[in-house]
Amino acid sequence: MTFPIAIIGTGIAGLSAAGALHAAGLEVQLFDKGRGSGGRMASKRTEVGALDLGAQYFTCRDRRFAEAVQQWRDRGWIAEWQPSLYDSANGTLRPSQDEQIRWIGTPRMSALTRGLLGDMPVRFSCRITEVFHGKQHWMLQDADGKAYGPFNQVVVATPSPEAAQLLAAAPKLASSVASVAMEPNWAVALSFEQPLDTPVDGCFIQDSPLEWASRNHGKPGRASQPDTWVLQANSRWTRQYLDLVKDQVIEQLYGAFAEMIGCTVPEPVFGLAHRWLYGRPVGNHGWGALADSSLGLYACGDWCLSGRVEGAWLSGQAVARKLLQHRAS
Ligand SMILES: Cc1cc2nc3c(=O)[nH]c(=O)nc-3n(C[C@H](O)[C@H](O)[C@H](O)COP(=O)(O)OP(=O)(O)OC[C@H]3O[C@@H](n4cnc5c(N)ncnc54)[C@H](O)[C@@H]3O)c2cc1C
Ligand SMILES: NC(=O)C1=CN([C@@H]2O[C@H](COP(=O)(O)OP(=O)(O)OC[C@H]3O[C@@H](n4cnc5c(N)ncnc54)[C@H](O)[C@@H]3O)[C@@H](O)[C@H]2O)CC=C1
Repeated sequence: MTFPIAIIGTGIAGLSAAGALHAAGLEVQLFDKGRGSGGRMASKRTEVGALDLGAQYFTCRDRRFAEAVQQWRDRGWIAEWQPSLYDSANGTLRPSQDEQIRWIGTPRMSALTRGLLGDMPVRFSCRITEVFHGKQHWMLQDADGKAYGPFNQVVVATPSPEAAQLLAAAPKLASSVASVAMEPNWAVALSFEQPLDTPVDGCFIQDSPLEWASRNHGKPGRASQPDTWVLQANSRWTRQYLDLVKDQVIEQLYGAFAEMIGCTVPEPVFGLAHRWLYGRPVGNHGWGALADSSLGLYACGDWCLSGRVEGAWLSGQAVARKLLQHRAS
């Protein structure tokens, strides 16, 4: 008997795996605890428009990823972002243009994952808490105690700490996954009634609680009013203020931004804070993907490779290859 393959996580890694398996003629069933796809590439709908609070853009170094990126561009899911880039160090703000090509989802980051999802079957708002072996096949259980299955194989495409828990049925695999720690990041969005008087679209920041700031309306397809900025705190500052209440996070990062940006910054008319508990993997691993193929349990995600969108997509491809090879053997 063949049953579908369960894929937990509809971030770019899970969708990359799902797309490759689906293209190979296999049936997949996706699950995500979020209300939509994207994970750390998701966009939050707010009263000032959809805001990209996670991944800001992505770059492309791998040839296979470059081919996928061209297809996504041709389908209108992504566009090149050509920001006026700056960098700020020791309180000095300087232009920092370069030749790098940077891509973003359009009109919001999650347009890409929504396009990749297509009409594959998915269950959102479904937090999987357990992957367990039924009579002969894998079953999933969600936070409400509801069971799903049977499945022939399970691909876990979540950040490593969450994946380690879900993979408890394969202790060796779970312990490799658990060895990758992930760092948190606070992200804040601020809107100003009048556009700030600065040429900056995006800024890499050092010597500050912030590591990045970007202007939403400089990005293709985004609404231009009001002038909204996304600020991201570095992991060190975030660890220190992990449990700070959101209003205070907004206030402190607003202060750091006003100090850095070099123009008058009035009080924001809108502010929002989001904490990414598992923002960025510590270190780069060259794993591609991890598996206990004999058990039928697989894991992928940015933490298997580079901690970037490209790494997550490549990891999804790698997990699909592993699974297909095992089925063929
Ligand atoms: C603030 C920030 C800024 C970033 N900026 C950039 C950038 O500019 N460029 C770049 O290349 N990368 C950037 N990154 C990294 C990039 O976002 C990630 O590498 C990439 O999106 C990871 O994709 P993924 O599919 O591996 O994981 P995720 O996107 O985290 O997807 C995992 C999915 O699993 C779901 N999930 C987790 N647990 C469960 C469960 N128990 N049950 C059901 N579903 C579950 C989650 O809801 C999520 O949708 C940034 C990350 C952050 C946090
Ligand atoms: N959790 C998080 O916050 C994460 C953030 N990530 C960021 O995602 C971005 C994507 O990384 P890549 O694809 O490698 O992109 P990239 O090549 O644009 O940037 C890589 C890094 O190089 C530096 N840099 C690049 N261009 C400039 C410039 N013009 N002036 C000054 N410094 C520059 C900067 O430190 C940046 O973080 C980077 O900004 C990462 O810091 C990646 C993963 C996780």
